[in-house]
Amino acid sequence: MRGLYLVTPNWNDTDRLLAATEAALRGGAAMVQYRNKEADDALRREQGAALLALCRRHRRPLVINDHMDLCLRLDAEGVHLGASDLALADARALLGPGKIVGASCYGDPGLAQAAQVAGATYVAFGGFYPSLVKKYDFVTPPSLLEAARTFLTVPIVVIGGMTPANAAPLVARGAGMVAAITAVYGDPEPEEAARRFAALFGVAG
Ligand SMILES: Cc1ncc(COP(=O)(O)OP(=O)(O)O)c(N)n1
Ligand SMILES: Cc1nc(C(=O)O)sc1CCOP(=O)(O)O
Ligand SMILES: [Mg+2]
Repeated sequence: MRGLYLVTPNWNDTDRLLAATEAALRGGAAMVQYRNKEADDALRREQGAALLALCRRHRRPLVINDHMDLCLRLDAEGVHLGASDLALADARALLGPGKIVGASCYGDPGLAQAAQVAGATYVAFGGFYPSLVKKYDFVTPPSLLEAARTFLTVPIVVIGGMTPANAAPLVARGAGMVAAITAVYGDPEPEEAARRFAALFGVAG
């Protein structure tokens, strides 16, 4: 668990979504999360299945945001859950030990500690930089990462307004993965955008 963690945008055009995701995988994205907060059930199934096939071709894990039912239906590699989603311990019990269960911890080390105990595979801290996708009413200081590393054994993901330039100091402070939407999908050349993130981890895409 190291490198660029690609999170999909709310795009309902599946061909466009697949083309940009494939480009980012060619650029070296290490893991993909299917997140579309606007899709209905049918579109979510269609896009989830298509992304899973794509990720399998590139031998990269696909994580499903929020929707445990879709994860189970597709037999995807795991789920990502936040504070208002299914409880982590329930997700771990449903998926078993081999699957990925990711946990949103915002800027809260206590949530990360609890997530680790509940069986999270990784913890995600957010709110570091302004995001076009999500507004938050807090700012997480980079120093949180050093503090969190003293008690966390699971990998740390950082998210929220990430660019290769502003993510670099967070990687230096212990982030194992950098999750991004806009910096990749909003770039006219997602392959090159992914490559710039991958370079932070010494990965050549
Ligand atoms: C890697 C990663 N980190 C955080 C989130 C946010 O999850 P959540 O707080 O449940 O909010 P939504 O994404 O569901 O709006 C994430 N999806 N991925
Ligand atoms: C989905 C999500 N969760 C966040 C958190 O802080 O928990 S920030 C975020 C949006 C990430 O998109 P972008 O890379 O475009 O800022
Ligand atoms: Mg969620």
